Amino acid sequence: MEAFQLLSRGGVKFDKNRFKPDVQLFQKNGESSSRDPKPKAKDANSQSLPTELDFFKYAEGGHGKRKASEKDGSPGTKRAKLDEDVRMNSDEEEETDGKTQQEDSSVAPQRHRITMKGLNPPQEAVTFEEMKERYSMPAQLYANLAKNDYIHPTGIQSSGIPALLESRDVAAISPTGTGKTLSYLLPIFTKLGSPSSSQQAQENGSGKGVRAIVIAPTRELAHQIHNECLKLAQGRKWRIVLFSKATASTLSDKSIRDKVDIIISTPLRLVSSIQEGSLELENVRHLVLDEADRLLDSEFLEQIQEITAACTHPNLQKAMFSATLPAGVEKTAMGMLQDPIRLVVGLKDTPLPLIAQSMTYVADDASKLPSLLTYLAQPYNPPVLVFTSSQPRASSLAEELTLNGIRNVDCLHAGITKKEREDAITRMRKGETWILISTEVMARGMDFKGVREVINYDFPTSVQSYIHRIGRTGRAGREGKAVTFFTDEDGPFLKSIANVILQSGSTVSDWMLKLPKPSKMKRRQMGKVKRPEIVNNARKVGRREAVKKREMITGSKRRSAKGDEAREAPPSS
Ligand SMILES: Nc1ncnc2c1ncn2[C@@H]1O[C@H](COP(=O)(O)OP(=O)(O)OP(=O)(O)O)[C@@H](O)[C@H]1O
Repeated sequence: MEAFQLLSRGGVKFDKNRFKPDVQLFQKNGESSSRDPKPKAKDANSQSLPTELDFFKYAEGGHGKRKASEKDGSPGTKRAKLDEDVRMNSDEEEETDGKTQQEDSSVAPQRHRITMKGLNPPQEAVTFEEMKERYSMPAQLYANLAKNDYIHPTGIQSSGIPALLESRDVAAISPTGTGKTLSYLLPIFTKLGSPSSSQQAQENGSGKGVRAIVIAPTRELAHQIHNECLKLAQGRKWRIVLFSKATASTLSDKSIRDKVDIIISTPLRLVSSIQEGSLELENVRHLVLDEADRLLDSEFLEQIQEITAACTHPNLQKAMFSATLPAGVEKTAMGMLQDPIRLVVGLKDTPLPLIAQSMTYVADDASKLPSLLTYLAQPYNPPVLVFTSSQPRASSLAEELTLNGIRNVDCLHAGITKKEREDAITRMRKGETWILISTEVMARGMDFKGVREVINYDFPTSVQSYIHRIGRTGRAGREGKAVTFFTDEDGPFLKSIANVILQSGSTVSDWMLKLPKPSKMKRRQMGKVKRPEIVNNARKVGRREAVKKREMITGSKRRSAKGDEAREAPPSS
């Protein structure tokens, strides 16, 4: 059966039995992904995935090369056409798999569908034990993997870790929630070997000053990566610093900063210290950009270039990781790497089929709040992450939901204090928050394992933004659900998102796919419509009236107080 028909007939189901080995990678001791008694995201039909959407078939030893609809015997032309649409839609200019594999001696590891480009690509390692043996991974580090429930490597880990351990520069693109963090942290710890304060490191010529740097676009993500580092560092005295105003000030003492092993930071913070002359990076041997496409966009590029220029060690290794890498940014990335290995897990710029995606028409902005309230009146799977397009809208929506009796609503965006942001994250991690309203700041990298549903209250600003936002669910092998509200104004951009949804195995209406493809210029306008700061206009009127009433009462009180004073005052005063 043709994949296109199969999908348009009412969706696909992620067949967990068939893909058991990969799903089990993420499940602790037989833990089921249906922990919650409430109903889960419902699959539209019980078909298994068509071949080309089947990332996990490689778990059964299949060949990694994608061929249109081999299994169901369809000609695959529409599928190929569709792939082409999606690639264009996401600024993708990837060569066909066939060409790639012939020309670049790519390897297709058996367990996952991975495309590897580059000269002499390293052999994948299917177990952590194999990595330990092949690359002399320190015993304590190896033990920490199991301690933290990292039993089997994921696809990106099987290929990415060997590439980094063989001292190659790497550009890696792997879907959200597939374990990219461990893919770059494990090689850093293995290569550094011992904390620089140790005798062993001194003997091995570790030099003075920080040896590895990981850069992330947001404070929250940097914090999360720091926590992952601490898991791997257990049992040894690594000095790992989450760079902040306070830690930067402590490190202004050279004798302290000379003993630091790893720094995790946002770009601006690091650049400030470099410019002040209070941080030297000439001993850095590992530089990682997490969410590389974000870090290489115009907002951060200059800062990244400044950091890179400061890392002057002759053996500097650079690695870039993300779930998305649009063609233009990829060119910049590749230009910064030397003799790189380029790794793509699954289809580039495509979410995992674990996320059941859908789009809901809500006519106009005013109709969104009632639609969300209707949605939340049905059983839903907390915690839910809701994305809005601006900070005031996030705050306003959180307020509205609370006023409408929805419990445990929280809000997180860059407009609140650092302490408020940290508290919101803690509440979310503890499971105290059922609905978290946020902005793009939470779209990338954040790993709340339990997020069951993502709602795009406001339309995403790009295909990449869509992929990262919905990627907050369906993590570590769990299922998730993503709903995107769209208004008439979002109409011109529907096709871009509809193609991504189709590509990853969820159902979309035929009419969406038949919409004209927006031009590149037009796509830049995606999600950037002007929206009111307050999500409930009626409340605005009510608020205005309340303020007016309050002012009238205050004025009248003031006047009567004046009258009283005049009456009480003696005639002579
Ligand atoms: N080998 C493994 N076995 C089990 N769980 C793992 C493994 N590797 C990573 N995980 C878990 O999977 C989750 C997702 O990992 P991570 O945050 O690194 O994903 P990611 O690919 O970086 O996602 P994003 O693109 O959203 O940043 C984490 O909770 C992590 O602990």
